[in-house]
Parts: sequence; C-alpha cells; structure tokens
Amino acid sequence: MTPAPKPNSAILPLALSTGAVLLASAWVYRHTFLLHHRRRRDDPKEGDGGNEDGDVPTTRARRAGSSLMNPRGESSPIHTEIITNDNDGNNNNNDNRRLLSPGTITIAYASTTGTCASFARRLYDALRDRRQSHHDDIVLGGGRYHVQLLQVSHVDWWDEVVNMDENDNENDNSNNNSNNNNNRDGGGTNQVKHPPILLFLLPTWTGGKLPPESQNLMESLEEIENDWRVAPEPLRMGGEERRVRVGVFGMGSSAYDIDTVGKPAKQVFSHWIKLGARPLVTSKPSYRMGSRGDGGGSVGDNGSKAERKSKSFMIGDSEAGDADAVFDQWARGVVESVVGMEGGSRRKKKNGEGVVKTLRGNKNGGGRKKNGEEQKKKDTNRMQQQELQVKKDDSAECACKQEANSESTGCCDESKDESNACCKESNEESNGCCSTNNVVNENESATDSLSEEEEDDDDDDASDIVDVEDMGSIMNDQALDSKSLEPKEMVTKKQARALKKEGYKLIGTHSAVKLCRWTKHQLRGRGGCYKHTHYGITSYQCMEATPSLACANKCVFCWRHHKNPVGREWRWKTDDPKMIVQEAINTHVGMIKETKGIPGIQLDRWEEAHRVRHCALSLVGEPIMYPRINELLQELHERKISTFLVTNGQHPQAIENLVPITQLYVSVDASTPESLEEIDRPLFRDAWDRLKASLSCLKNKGQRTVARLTVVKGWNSDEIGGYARLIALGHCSLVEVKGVTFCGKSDASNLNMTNTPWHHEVVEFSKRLLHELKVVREQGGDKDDILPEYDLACEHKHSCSVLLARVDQFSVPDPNDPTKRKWRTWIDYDKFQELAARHAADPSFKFGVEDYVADTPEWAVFGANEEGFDPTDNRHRRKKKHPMYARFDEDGVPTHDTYDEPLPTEEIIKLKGMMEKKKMELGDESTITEFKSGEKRIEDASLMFRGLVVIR
Ligand SMILES: Cc1cc2nc3c(=O)[nH]c(=O)nc-3n(C[C@H](O)[C@H](O)[C@H](O)COP(=O)(O)O)c2cc1C
Ligand code: SF4
Repeated sequence: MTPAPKPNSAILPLALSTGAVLLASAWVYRHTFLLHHRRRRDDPKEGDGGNEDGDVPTTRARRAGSSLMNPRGESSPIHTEIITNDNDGNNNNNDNRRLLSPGTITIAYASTTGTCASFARRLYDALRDRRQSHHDDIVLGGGRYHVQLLQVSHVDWWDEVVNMDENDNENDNSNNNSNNNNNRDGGGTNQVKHPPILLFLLPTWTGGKLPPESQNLMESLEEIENDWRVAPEPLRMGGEERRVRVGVFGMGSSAYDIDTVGKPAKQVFSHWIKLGARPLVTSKPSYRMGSRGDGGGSVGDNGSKAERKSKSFMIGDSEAGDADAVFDQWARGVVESVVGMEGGSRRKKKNGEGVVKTLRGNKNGGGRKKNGEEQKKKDTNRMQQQELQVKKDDSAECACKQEANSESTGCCDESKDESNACCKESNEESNGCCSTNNVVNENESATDSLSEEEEDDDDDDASDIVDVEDMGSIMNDQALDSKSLEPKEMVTKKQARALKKEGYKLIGTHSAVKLCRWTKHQLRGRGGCYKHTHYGITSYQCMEATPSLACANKCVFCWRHHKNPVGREWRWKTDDPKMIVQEAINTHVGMIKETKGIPGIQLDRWEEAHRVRHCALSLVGEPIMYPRINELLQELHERKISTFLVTNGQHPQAIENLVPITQLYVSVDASTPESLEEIDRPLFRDAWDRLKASLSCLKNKGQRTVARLTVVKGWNSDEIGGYARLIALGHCSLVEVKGVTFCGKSDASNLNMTNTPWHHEVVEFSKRLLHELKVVREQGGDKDDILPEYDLACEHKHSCSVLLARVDQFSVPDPNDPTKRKWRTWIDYDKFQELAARHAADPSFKFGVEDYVADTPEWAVFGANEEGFDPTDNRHRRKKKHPMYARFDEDGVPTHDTYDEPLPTEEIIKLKGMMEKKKMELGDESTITEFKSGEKRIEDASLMFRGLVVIR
C-alpha cells in the first residue's frame, strides 16, 4: 500500500510551467488539506462557517467547543460520559470530545428497534464498570480514556474526520501535564498518547443499508474517500499514536437476503480502514506501550489468527438467536485490546474478565467456562452440519425436492410449481433451507483466504483490507456455528415479552390470540366491526388469532411494530393444531369472562360470547405459513367455527393447497413492484411475482375470495389502475378497501396520522377503483377470462371501509323492484359448515360462493343512511372539541370546513396559533392513552383538529 505523502512535501520541481504550477497547486491543496482546514477552523478570524475554498463543509454543527474539554492526563483515570441529544438531534453535552482526539473512545450506534442501542449501552456500562475512583473516572489497563456514547445520526462525520483539530494533540499533551497527580499507576510511567478508538454498533435496514437517519455516516465516509482534495488515507497522518483504531459490530437478520446481513456495518468498517484507520484487534498488538518483556502486547497475541481477525468486526444475527453471545465475544475482544494497549498482561487478564462479567451479567465469572462448553457444542454441530452436507451432496436428488414432498410449506413446497424456485434461490440468495451448501462453501473460501494471510505475517494495512473482505465469511461461520439441527422455537423470550406487552396472549410456541376492540364494543351494544356490516359476523363471537406470529414482510403499517420473528419459510418447531385451537378458544373465552365488569356490557351478549362462532386468522403474522394450517382449519370447522384467513400473498403454493374456508383474503398493499417494496418491505426478492401468483391462485379456489386493499395516504393511494389489473388476475369475489389504522409512532416506520385517510377519501378511492375495474373489463380478453362486473356493495364508516362485490356472485334482482339490485354479501354460516363437512368427508364434493350467501340488510348497503351501523345497537357519537373539517394543510391545520368550503384566512391563522400552542404543550411526540374499553386516544398536535382517533 502506498504510504501517505506527508503534508507540505516537495512541490517545487513541478512548478516549471503554468500547467505544472496548476497541477502542483492542486496537489498541494490536496495533501495539505487537512492541515489547512485545521488551522482555518481554529483561527477565530476565519470563522467557523467560512468556506472560501469551495463547497467543502467546514461547520461542526453538533460539536461542543474544544475549550470545554476536560483536562486529561496520560496516566490518570478515564473519564466517561454519555452524550445526550435533544429531539432535534442537538448534542446537549458540552463535554464531548472530537471523535479523533487521542485518548477518546467513542461508542457510536444506530438503532431503530433497540438492539444496537442496548448493546451500545452494555458496552458503555462494561467500560464504566472499570471505574476506579469516586468521580466518574474509569481505568483500563494502565491508562485512562474519555469514553463517550452517541448516536451515529447526531454526528457530522465529515467534519469529525476531515477537520481534525491541531489542538486535540495539544490538549492531549497539556492534559497529560496537568493531571499527572491523578496517575494511579505511579504517575509518569504512562506518558504515551493513546490513539482514538471508534466503536460502532450498526443494524442492517431495508436493502442492506443503514437506517435512513444514520445514512449520513456512510455518505460522509464515501465522500471523504472519493474527494480528490482529501489526502489518501488521511487517518494515517499524525503518526501511529493518533491513528484511529476501529471496531464494528453489525446486526442483521438472516431471515432477509443473506448478502444484506451486516452489509452496512461491513462497508463502514471497510471505509474506515481505507481511510487509514486500523482494526482495533490486529494480528500484532495494534498499539503497545512497552515491550513484551514489560508485559506489553495485546490480546491479539493469543488465540488463532482467524479468531483474532473476527474481533474487530463481527455480525450478530437476530434470526439465529445468538446475537448476545456474538456481541459479548466482540465486546470482549474490543475491551481486551484496549486493555492490551495500555498495560501489562497481568492487568489485561484481570480487566478482560471483568468486562466479560459485566457483559454477560455473570458476577461469578461463569461466562468463560460456559463459553468453552458452548464452543464444544458448536463444534459438534458444525461437524454434524458438514456431515449432513456431504450426505445431501451424495444424494442424486436435490434436497429441496425431497423436502418438497414433505408437509412443510415455504421455499421447498414452492419449488413444486415454481420451476424449482427454491434451488434457484439457494444459489442466488443463499436462502433458508437450501443455503447450507453456500455456507459450507463460503467457509472453505474463508479458510483459504485466511491461510493465505497466515503466510503474510506482516501487520500491514494490506492485510487490514483483506480482513474486511473476509468478514462476510466470518459471519457465515458464526451463522453455521449457531445453527442447531433441532428446529428452534419461533418466538424468542425477548419477542414474547414485547408481544405480551402489546396485549397478545401467546399460545404454544408460535401462535397468539388477542381480544379485538370490536368484540368489547358490540358486547356493550355499541356496534360491530366492518365484518359484521359486510358479512354478518357477530363481532362478540369472533376470535382473532394467528398460528404464525412470523411473516415474510415488515409492513410499514404493521401493528406489531416489528417485535416479531420474520422468515421466508417455516423452520421452527411446529405445535399441534388441536392444541392451538383448544388453547386459543380457552384463552379467548377467558378474556371474554374478564369483560363482565366493563360498564355497559349486555349480559345476554356476554353469555353468548362464550361460544366462539368465527375465527379471523388475521391478527398478525402469516397464518398460511404454518405447515399444518389445513388441519387447524379442519379443527375450527369441526367446532362449527367459520374461518376467515388473511395472507400477505407471499406463499402462492400454500394458497393452492388450502382446503375450502369461509373467506380467503390476499392483502394487496401496493399496485406497483416499487411501492410493494416500499410498503411491505418484503423478505422475498420476488415478492411482486409471488403476490401476482397468489392472486392468480384465487381464480380457481371456488369459495369466497377477497382482495384487501389497505389505503395508506401518500404511499399507495395512486396508481389505481394497477390495483384493478391485480384484482383481475384472481377475479376476486370481493374487494375490501380500508383506510390504514395508525398504531402509534414507531421507530420502525415513518407512518403518521396524516397517512390515515378519511372515510370520504376511502369512498373516493373505491369509486375510482370501480371505474378502473370497468376499464379492465371493457378491454376484454378471452371469453372465459373477461373480468366480471363489480359494484359498490357495502360501507362501514366507523372503520373507513368500503366493499366492492362481484355482481354475478352477490346480487339478485330486487323482488320488490326488479329494476334494482339486491345485495347478498352476508354469509349463511350454518350452510357453510354443512358444505365444508361434506367436502371434508368427500373431497370430490365441490361447492361455490353462491351456495352459502345470505341477504345483506338495508342498513349495511353502500349509501344507506346508517353508514353501515347496525340500528339494533346504540350509536355513540363523540363530542368534538372542534367542528369537523374536511381538508387540512400539510401541518394538519384545517383549510376547509365540514361542507368542504374554504375557511377564511383569519380563521386558518387562528387555528394555526392554537396548534402552535398545543405543540409547545405536547412537544413533538404523540401520546397514546389506552382506555379500559380498549379504545386509544392519540394526542398529537398535528392531529388536534381531526378529533379523537380510535384504533383497535
Ligand atoms: C424494516 C426492517 C428491515 C430490515 N431489513 C434487513 C435487511 O435487509 N437485512 C438484514 O440482514 N436485516 C434486516 N433487518 C433486521 C435488523 O437488522 C435486525 O433486526 C437488527 O437487530 C435491528 O437492530 P436495531 O434493533 O438496533 O434496529 C431489518 C429490520 C427491520 C425492522
Ligand atoms: S404481513 Fe401482516 S403481520 Fe406481517 S408485517 Fe405485514 S401487517 Fe405485519
């Protein structure tokens, strides 16, 4: 690798001609850039924001002034602190250091669902546990560090790297002098400047990127690397003492494309190395105070090279369930390296163990022993895996094909009719069950490249880069280690805790039930849900359940806020369907019993509610993924419980295999491949094709099929023609259009209340969809393939829902007025059970949609005065603090009154003022208050004129 030229080095020979002068100037500029900027920034006359050299940013928006730095001496204890940030991302701590100041350890994390944030905190606490004095100081080894914890998104990375401080060094020196008295190791023995250390904890987000708010890190590093004005490997400048050491821990999930797992973390690590940083843990001690004889050296001298190299950068896999253990391993390596830099081996051992205890929370120091046992177990597993692989390779048939005959759904099943899609994926995507091949191969290549490196025992930067290239293999190695031959349980303890907190009652290892708020609503005589209006379901006799909490998406509007398992195919322990159904009913009925005390409960309904008559397999997750779904449906039918099942359309083969059910839904969340990607954030690369295949499957199902459209304003409410074309693939019996329900703010989604459409907007959308369906119908096609006619059949204003139904299946001429249409979208549930039982006894017996329809009551029909509200119930209208408004500006300030008339300007200004005041009271966050009845009130200044919002 080319050594970095020294700033201000020879330029004169080139200045012989004008061209050469220009060239030389550019060169000088480039190679003196850092120095120049350091000086300029520190010169008060030039100002912080001055940028006369072009568009290179020189501001440091979020950094406290260097005058605020704590005095620090080389061998006195480490000072630690947490940098807090306000909602605007401004750093409130005036005591934070430049990240590249010698003697600074910075733990920088990004996190959206909390994993990396908690790891960062654990690492910080582990370091803090090294505190050796009553004031907030920490000692590692023989020296001290200033440790700071911050979020990636709150740092101006360009500024931190490019505008390095001259006076960071000066401060370092002066601090050394001023604090010699604090030297706990005898003072004066540790007169060495410690290199800055950067430790990153980074998750993988959609498409193998960093979460959007943290992408500033990647962008800045890329920019610096590519900016011709910045010297190559700028971080080498200033000598070894100042050369930043870097460690990165990436989080990902192998439920996603394997090549995205930890990708951004890997890229970040690679960028730092290319910029001249050194891996914190290297084959030779990365920085050493004394000679080996003095007890110098690092943990890098211990263990195999492969082990050592895996420590600066490691990846945890949330899917494998061993992320904690991998993190502990990484963190231990990191801390031991810091200790190794500082002091002798005696101290290193002691301190290293201390950190292990803290990270694992094991005060008895049992961590290491357990580790040894775990390692043995892992080795055995790895050997078994490899044996298995050999067996698979030996067999003439592809493993997927063998599995395709088994009951399990997922990629192997799907290979049956999708031209061996699974095998294809195993090559292209290292997907799930078929990926063992790739993993083993990659291990081999990892071994190859590592042994090549063994020959190159030079601790140079070339091998640092090779280090980076090997990291993917290391991750696979970890993944393989963690794989057990026994299928594991789907829901981890952490996920179970999170789901329970949100009110899910878990059944067995992968199922759940939850009491729907409409159940309570109708028990109190306040009206049922839209399924009551559209199909005659008794809401208080309906059980919401799922036999699979996992699914293959991360939809932006998901109720689970992503505290759930994800997976492309079933690979978990499989519970017995009878147990699931029985437990679900018991749990549901238990919850019904608890509602007795709710004010207004109607006792006759409450008693009836003890008998479950309907099951909506739509709670969360993907019910159709459960390999024994048909048996489960059978169990429900045997108990005379109707079955509504909602699938997200990612498992077409499972749809094909499904037994007749009362009503089968496919969610259609987007009308183009791009918006599907954006909204559902699917795990499958071919998600769009899967959705289309699923819809096509509906055509021949025989029973009632529904395309469910969830309208997210501003995300999927355009391109309506695309929806019509998708619906046409399946000739779906019904089309349910429903406004998205906002489930409170979530870090994992950018959705907010403004994405929730009003009922009149859903009606407008439905009318436009009807028009587009007509267009498709008029375009014709084969005689048998002409799209049937649809019309607006029902609406339920309370849940912003409209039903479009096929005229041929759900309407008859009105006997009282043959010029009019009479809708029959309700269901004769007893009839369905009779037909389903006959089919179960004799699968050659077929039945269709028209065989179990029932009349839709007048109040439920689209356009009725009742707006879908059952008149046998009592309607409770909310008292509005403010009159209803029809339209709002982008901040949520009303612009049109309830009759859609524009408001006078002075009225708008007044409302704006009220909102500002509310914002001051509430801050930026929205607060959600849950009432006993199950209703939730969301308070958010931007929503204040929309009245109370109820979600279920
Ligand atoms: C919306 C979303 C998208 C994700 N996309 C990916 C991905 O493409 N690849 C991957 O390996 N992991 C992906 N993950 C998994 C996360 O990287 C993993 O759960 C990680 O632990 C999250 O860390 P955090 O809790 O600190 O945010 C995704 C997670 C979410 C919620
Ligand atoms: S498919 Fe359903 S359960 Fe899965 S992420 Fe989407 S909304 Fe949530």
